[in-house]
Amino acid sequence: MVLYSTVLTFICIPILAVLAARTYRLVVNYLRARKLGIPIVVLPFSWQDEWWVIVYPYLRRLRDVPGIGYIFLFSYHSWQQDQRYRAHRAYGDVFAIVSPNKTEIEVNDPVMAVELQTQYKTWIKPQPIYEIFDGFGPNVISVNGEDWQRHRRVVNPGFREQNNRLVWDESLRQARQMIEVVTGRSGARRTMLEVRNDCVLIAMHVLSAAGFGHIHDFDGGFREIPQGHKTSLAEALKFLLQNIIFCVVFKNLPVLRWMMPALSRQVTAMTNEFTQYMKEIVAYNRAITQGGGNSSGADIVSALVEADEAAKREQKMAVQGAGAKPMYLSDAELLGNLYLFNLAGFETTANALTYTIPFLAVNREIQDWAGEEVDAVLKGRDGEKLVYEEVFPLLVRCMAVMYETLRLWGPTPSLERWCVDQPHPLRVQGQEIMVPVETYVSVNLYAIHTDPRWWGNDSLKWKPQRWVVVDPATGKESIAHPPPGAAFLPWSVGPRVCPGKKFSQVEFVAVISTLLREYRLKPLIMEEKMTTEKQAASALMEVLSDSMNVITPKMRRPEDAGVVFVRR
Ligand code: HEM
Repeated sequence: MVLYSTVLTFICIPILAVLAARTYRLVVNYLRARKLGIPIVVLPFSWQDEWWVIVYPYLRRLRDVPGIGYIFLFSYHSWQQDQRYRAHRAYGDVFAIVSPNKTEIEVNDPVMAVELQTQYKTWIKPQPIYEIFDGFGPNVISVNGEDWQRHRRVVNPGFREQNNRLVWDESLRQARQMIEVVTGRSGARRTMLEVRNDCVLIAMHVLSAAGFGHIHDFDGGFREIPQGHKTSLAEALKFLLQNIIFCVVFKNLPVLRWMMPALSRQVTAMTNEFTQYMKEIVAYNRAITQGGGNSSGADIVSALVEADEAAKREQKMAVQGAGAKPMYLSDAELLGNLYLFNLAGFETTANALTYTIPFLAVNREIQDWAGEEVDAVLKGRDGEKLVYEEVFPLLVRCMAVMYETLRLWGPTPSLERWCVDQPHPLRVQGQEIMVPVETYVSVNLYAIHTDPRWWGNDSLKWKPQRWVVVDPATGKESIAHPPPGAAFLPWSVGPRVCPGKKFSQVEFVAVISTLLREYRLKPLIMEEKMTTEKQAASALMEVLSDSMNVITPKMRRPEDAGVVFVRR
């Protein structure tokens, strides 16, 4: 009896206390949200609960249960990916999601979306969300205010036209090698799992050359393990990205380390490997810069290390008052930025390529449409000597293909901001609401990019032609502006626009044009599951739609469909 009541005391009382605290917070948040005067969705838990993020994948199916399904739907951090503009049809262009955690205001308004991104001093990046990028140190994507200006000043010199030339040359080389390997070895048949791995490898190798000054061949290269390491950089990076959420929760909830000891050990081992790789790259570039030399010059890291050393010299020479803030990046910040470049620099473009391949395979007419331009531009040019400045600007249709994939499957379903000093007004579709401090304002990019009010009734259709306009006088094609009233923000806008925007465009266009020059794609008939090309095309589209989001969209069953490379 005594034992029973002791157990009851030690287990039930803490549970009841937590439940009471959560209920209290939920009520307080709800009463505050009511003052906003907008529709409210109430949830007992949300993606801000770290334990829920781990449990959620197992309960995902409950989203379809009538009556309570909405709780499971909106408690997932990238519900925007599944819902697109539909949730806003039900709740309006602005509505609040209230839980025991921070309140979120969801926005589907192109004008407000641009304003939230450009007014970067008022609407800043919320630290609790951006800390996911901070695993190796603060960096340009996660910091705000003067710190951000300091980071961006050092980072910007890396993204010059000189660097884009490097991206172009390496992307062409990697794409040629990939096609050679794929068509030679595997009978030109690739499941979407293999397609994703191929795209990741291309993007990693391009980043390695243009970002870090290390050139590898497609076959082997980045997957090799150099002396002094136990894992290849590719493996370490892949592991850290796949488990990024655990890197954060192990830090914030140490008890989980104890509950998952094997995973926790692996996270530590991979973190150490990656840190060692990055330190080696910085040391190499620093040795050259400090020795008075100029490292290879065009790659991002050598430009970044050079800019950082220059900032240090400038600071030494300037007459400094006591307590002057540094103008350069600390070693931890440098490492943090290198991690970010790895993350932002290959995952995003690899994803754009991966999601484009199935769309091309099921739309032969679009392959021919883009291929017609590739033929006209590359005719008579040696594939090994395509000059970036001459060729890239002419491949407008390939760029349109990228825009269209990013409109539907961009890396980030939403962009979050908040204000911290005082409440700020937000004007959405004629309605003004006063946003309290530390309330997330979430720009729903997937809604803004697909709402039929701006994009037409075929807004959910992949249709790259929508991005091309023809000059009636010259017949020259160029990239169209978004339709009236719409906004297209996959790279964000304003001072904090993605600095790698052109990098990713150049890489994407180089890879797709290389592919279309000699090949066409077809849906793969997997004999054990299907018999016709029509079924294979449906399987591809189903696999693509059944995606979740881990940093970027990921197909949940990529091995269930595929493509075939057919020589023209
Ligand atoms: C398809 C390709 C890409 C897309 C769609 C994309 C998208 C974005 C978006 C939406 C942001 C803003 C994030 C936010 O405000 O939270 C961003 C920021 C950033 N991206 Fe990209 N990105 C791409 C490729 C790249 C590449 C290739 C690099 C580097 C090699 C890169 C480096 C960065 C950096 C450093 C930032 C932080 C900028 C700042 O906060 O000042 N991105 N990107």
